[in-house]
Amino acid sequence: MIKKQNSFKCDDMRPYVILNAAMTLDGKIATKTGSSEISGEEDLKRVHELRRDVDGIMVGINTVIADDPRLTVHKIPSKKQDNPIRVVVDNKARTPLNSRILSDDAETIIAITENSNEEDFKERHQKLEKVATIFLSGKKQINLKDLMEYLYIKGIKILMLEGGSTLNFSMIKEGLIDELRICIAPMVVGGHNSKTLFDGEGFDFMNEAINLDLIKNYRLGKDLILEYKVKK
Ligand SMILES: NC(=O)C1=CN([C@@H]2O[C@H](COP(=O)(O)OP(=O)(O)OC[C@H]3O[C@@H](n4cnc5c(N)ncnc54)[C@H](O)[C@@H]3O)[C@@H](O)[C@H]2O)C=CC1
Ligand SMILES: Nc1nc(O)c(N)c(N[C@@H]2O[C@H](COP(=O)(O)O)[C@@H](O)[C@H]2O)n1
Repeated sequence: MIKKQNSFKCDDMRPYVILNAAMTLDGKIATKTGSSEISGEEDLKRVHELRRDVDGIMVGINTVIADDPRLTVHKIPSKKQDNPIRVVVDNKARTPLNSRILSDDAETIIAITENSNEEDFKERHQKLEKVATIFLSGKKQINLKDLMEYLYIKGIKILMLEGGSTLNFSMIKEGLIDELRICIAPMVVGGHNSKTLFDGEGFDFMNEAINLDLIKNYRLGKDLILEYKVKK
């Protein structure tokens, strides 16, 4: 269990954020068609143990649309109260109403922007309000720092970030990731349109890179697990 450990603390009014992902040796978290079954069985068990031990779990809207994830603890024996609060970063309220993330297995928070020019934005917002907790933020893009503060006040002290590439980059660029736990599978898929661990706009120069400290590495079944802390 990690919930009670003091090392999972940060100074700001925000959760301690752990990015967890699985990638191929060539850094892809999905193929160009969106196929993303990468982790071996042992790694999936590790992921679900982590899900059980955190307070919240967050993904970007494209991940919800591509994968229709449950984001519950379902690959190890568990109870309903083991499920973390689920959070979707969804500018334009595009979360489909039949998404598995809206099941009653746990609370779901959907962060959407205050307004949008899209015709049916208001209608989608109103429908989602009936099935999820809505957090309004930002004009065109969710303000991630405000969202982190809101989640912290809601009681989410440890947040697991589960992708995808665009949200991962925004979070690390804003200095909002504390730790990375990456599963590297012995697979190569290639493709310049395949999603990588961090996409977004990227940095221009190496001296802008986010620097990491490798704190742990081990083999897990067929996979290699690397754990890093982000250098502050
Ligand atoms: N192998 C793995 O561990 C995982 C793989 N994936 C894969 O990642 C792919 C999805 O990744 P992406 O397309 O990059 O989408 P994403 O899941 O990162 O969602 C990005 C979207 O989030 C919204 N957003 C709102 N505010 C934002 C902000 N401040 N910063 C960034 N985004 C913001 C925007 O609409 C943006 O387009 C899927 O194919 C999925 O299968 C996703 C999670 C884990
Ligand atoms: N750790 C990990 N390994 C993989 O191979 C993956 N494809 C993912 N994907 C993430 O898990 C979500 C699916 O969760 P459910 O099993 O439906 O609860 C998916 O949306 C990605 O966030 N992760």
